[in-house]
Amino acid sequence: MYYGDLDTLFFNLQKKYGGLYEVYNGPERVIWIGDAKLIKKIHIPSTKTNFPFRSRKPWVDEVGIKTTGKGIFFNRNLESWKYNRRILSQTVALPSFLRQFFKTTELVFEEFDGYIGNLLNVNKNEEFDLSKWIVRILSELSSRSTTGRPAYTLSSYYNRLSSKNSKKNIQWLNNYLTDLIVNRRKEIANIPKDQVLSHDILTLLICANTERGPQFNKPGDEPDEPMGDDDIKQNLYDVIIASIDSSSHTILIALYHICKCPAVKSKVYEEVDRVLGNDRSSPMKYEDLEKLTYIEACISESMRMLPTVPVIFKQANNDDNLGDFKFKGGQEFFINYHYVHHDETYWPDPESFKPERFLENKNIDKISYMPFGGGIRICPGRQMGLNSAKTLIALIFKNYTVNLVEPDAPLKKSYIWANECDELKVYLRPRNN
Ligand code: HEM
Repeated sequence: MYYGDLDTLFFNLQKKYGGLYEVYNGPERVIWIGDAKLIKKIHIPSTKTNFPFRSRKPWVDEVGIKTTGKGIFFNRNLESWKYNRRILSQTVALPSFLRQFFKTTELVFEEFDGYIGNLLNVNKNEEFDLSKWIVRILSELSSRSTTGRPAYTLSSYYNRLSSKNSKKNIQWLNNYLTDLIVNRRKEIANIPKDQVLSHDILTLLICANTERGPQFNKPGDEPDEPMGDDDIKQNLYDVIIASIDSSSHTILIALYHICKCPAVKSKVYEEVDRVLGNDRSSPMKYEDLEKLTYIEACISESMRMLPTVPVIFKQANNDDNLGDFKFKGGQEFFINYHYVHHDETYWPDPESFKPERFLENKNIDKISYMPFGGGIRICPGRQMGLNSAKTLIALIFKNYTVNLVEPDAPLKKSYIWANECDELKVYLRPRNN
């Protein structure tokens, strides 16, 4: 029995046994891969790939929500997955959506800033556990950008999804989303046609390819069909579960890496003051995001050092081979991104945190860096994830001096399906008052 951090175990086993080895999980044989060149074959960006699916059986089916043939994340019907993926990917890449998402991120930060200010005034204690705050900020952001509603109901239920009572909570979420879609369709029908609608994901998905919304085409320029309620519900569900933990722990792990290294932290302050100005009351602009190149490099390097999603399952459809290694259709593979991110062939001095790598080399080899996965199932929300991380990290350093309470301690983290930061205690002191 192993009681330590699983990601560390996976990493050490791959180091011991090399780029390709097998593990028996009871009678089930799983092949582990940490060799970037072999992973390249699994990640070919075409639906002709022999590895179109992640896991064999989506666990949500076990609690009564039929996901096969619906949405994206758990969908095992390739045609229906392609349709849903096309619409969702284009929706979350719309400039109007990304602008509204940025504004919402700023608003949620302001709310956080207000609470911290009150707490500092009342109890003068500057110590905060950011791990608790950032997950709540991302729950709020995900709820508002996905459904257009604040999270005071949704996020509290979401947070309970990981508890022992998950079956009941998933059913609650299912009913909540069903009602929300029906009501939003009615609201949209009552809004005059010349009035601009909100750019949240629910409204955009309902309106996509109707006279009220964005027009998305299939490859070959044929228009896509508008989306039905079951697919919309599963897409909302996918975005909620795929975005909150991955984004919040990416931000927390990056904050830890930045604060741990004084030289990096001073460059972050320098960039924030240069790009955003050091007047606390001046708002950040959407256009500032692309100027925050050093913060982006810090996030990229942090995801290299410790990817939030360090390993992922893939399954082969048919008999095939990887190099000399032959296998049968149905074979499960575990891809170890974390291990590839520390391969010295691609990353000299891999254990050092050096954001400059991403500034000096703009053409990072895709096969050596996969924080968002790869191939046809690569994360469709990567721009959203990066934007929220950049915005929140910039606003935190613009408004506060941030110091780790235990600067010499390792990151307190555990692995469930992703690397999660369990605690990040910092001293926060307002800057530029
Ligand atoms: C920094 C934050 C994020 C990280 C690190 C991340 C990482 C990942 C990874 C590693 C995968 C699996 C890819 C594969 O199987 O090869 C994935 C899939 C996915 N992500 Fe993200 N993600 C992030 C944010 C988001 C956001 C904001 C959304 C919202 C749209 C999102 C939606 C999804 C969906 C729907 C999938 C399933 C794609 C499919 O199966 O076709 N993710 N993500």
